[in-house]
Amino acid sequence: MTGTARVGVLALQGDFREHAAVLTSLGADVSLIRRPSELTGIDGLVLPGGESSVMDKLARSFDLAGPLREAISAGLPVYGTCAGLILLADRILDGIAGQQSLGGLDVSVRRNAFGSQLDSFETDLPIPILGDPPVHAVFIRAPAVEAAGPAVTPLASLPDGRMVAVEQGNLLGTSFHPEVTGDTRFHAYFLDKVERSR
Ligand SMILES: NC(=O)CC[C@H](N)C(=O)O
Repeated sequence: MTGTARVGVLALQGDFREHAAVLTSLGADVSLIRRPSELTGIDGLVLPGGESSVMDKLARSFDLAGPLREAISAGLPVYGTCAGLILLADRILDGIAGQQSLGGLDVSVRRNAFGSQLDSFETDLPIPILGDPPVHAVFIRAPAVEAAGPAVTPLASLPDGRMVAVEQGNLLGTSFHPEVTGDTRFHAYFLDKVERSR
């Protein structure tokens, strides 16, 4: 297909503006998604960081959760960061009462996985698919992937073995926030996935 890739950013809550700015800087045609009709015609979707339980409630009350699930299972490329990764997880550990996810990624994700040890931290993560240098990863009340099914490829793990970047088919998720560091490699990797699926 020709033309610029059209990438939606879920804009119910959280740091959607930062994602929109990075994607725009990489040449994508970005639109903010708040209602089901806005999903029509997009080639990819980003689920931002923020608070997953709030995004879950808003997505359900705006009748977006069903259409988002359908788009994910139809193969739309989706990249979730932090709260967005929680939304993509098939299983949430330590969710609030009644919290639902959209699902799609065959993983168990623990919310606020570093909470009792440290709330937020930064570290340099080697990520082989992105090459050198390591990615400077910013974790903010971040989740971690504690278990993953066979279709999931871990892209990065912490020294304790917990996964913090994963990929499964059309889906990509990171516990951390590449949209706040100026390192655009994760978004470029995602846009490549989007281009390949058009
Ligand atoms: N920076 C973030 O996205 C934090 C995620 C948040 N702790 C949640 O549960 O959704």
